[in-house]
Amino acid sequence: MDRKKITIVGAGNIGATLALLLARRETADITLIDINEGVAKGKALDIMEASPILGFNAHVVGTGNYEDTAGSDVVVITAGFPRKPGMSRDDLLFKNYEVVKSVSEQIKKYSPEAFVIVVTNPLDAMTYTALKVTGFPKERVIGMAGVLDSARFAYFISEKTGISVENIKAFVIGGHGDDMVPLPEYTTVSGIPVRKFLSEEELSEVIERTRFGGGEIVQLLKTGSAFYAPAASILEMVLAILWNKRKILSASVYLDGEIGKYYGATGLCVGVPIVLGKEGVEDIIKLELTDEEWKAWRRSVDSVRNLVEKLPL
Ligand SMILES: NC(=O)C1=CN([C@@H]2O[C@H](COP(=O)(O)OP(=O)(O)OC[C@H]3O[C@@H](n4cnc5c(N)ncnc54)[C@H](O)[C@@H]3O)[C@@H](O)[C@H]2O)C=CC1
Ligand SMILES: O=C([O-])CC(=O)C(=O)O
Repeated sequence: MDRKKITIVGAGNIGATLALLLARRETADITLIDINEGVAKGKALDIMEASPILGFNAHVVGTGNYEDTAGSDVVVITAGFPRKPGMSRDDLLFKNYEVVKSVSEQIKKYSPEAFVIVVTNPLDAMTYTALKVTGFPKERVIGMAGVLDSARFAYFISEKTGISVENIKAFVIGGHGDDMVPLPEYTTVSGIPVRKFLSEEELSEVIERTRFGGGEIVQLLKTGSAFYAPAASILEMVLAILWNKRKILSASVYLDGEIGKYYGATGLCVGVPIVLGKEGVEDIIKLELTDEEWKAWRRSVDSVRNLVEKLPL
């Protein structure tokens, strides 16, 4: 059986970490492409040189030429600028728009059948950009943020309760910004509602920390943003598609029609619960939200809309 081909655009912190995680799973051959060809080639070779020790059979190649990415099954866009302390993700809008636009044009040309997972910030606006520029069906262009935000929410709950992370199922929807919407009603500890374990005050602390989880890492690193947990989150999404897991997870997808009206977000990409499988976005799930959650959701959607309206699309 032919192996699948995955292209990772951007061989920086997230791209290279993801390449190693994917290589270790032996699921696909990997092409790392970067505007800085030496970085892509150097990191790909470095990963391959780890393979005899770690014992994985996968080909990771680095390149600066899109011809080498041709016919990819999945393309992950991590190319672009990360923020530094004092910046919001939204401050990256115009610089990263140019990057994602040019990358999307190449994906359209060389891998017209690919699933595209967008990672570059500001995430929801960049997902919308990739969708519009590639012209791919909305089922095939998916932004990664909800998996990461939900993982942070789960980790902070585990830390607070002293219960294993393996028991925590947490859910965050909305745009990937400070007004994202963590959902305690849909968050459980071994199936038991989280409110049985945490007081309202403790829960508020955890929610606040989740909302600013990306910023907390930026403040600590000083030179860029998180990459281990983001790469792990992308891995989960890639495997859900390649192995047809039909996994329910939160991701930024295009909302239109009846589901767009339900979420009050027609014509936008924003984080909602989806079923992710071999067709990409196989379903979008409607959630019952409290009045307060709807209010928070609408605020988050408005933030995404404000950004998208600034783009020349
Ligand atoms: N969606 C999410 O949840 C998250 C998104 N991010 C975002 O992901 C992006 C990447 O983050 P890092 O990997 O930490 O940054 P990084 O700076 O380590 O790597 C970015 C790479 O992109 C390359 N690049 C720039 N323009 C390019 C182009 N036109 N074509 C190909 N490659 C190009 C750079 O040379 C660099 O190697 C940032 O925009 C960051 O804000 C970061 C964390 C989480
Ligand atoms: O905060 C950032 O700039 C990077 C990011 O999106 C995250 O870590 O959630």
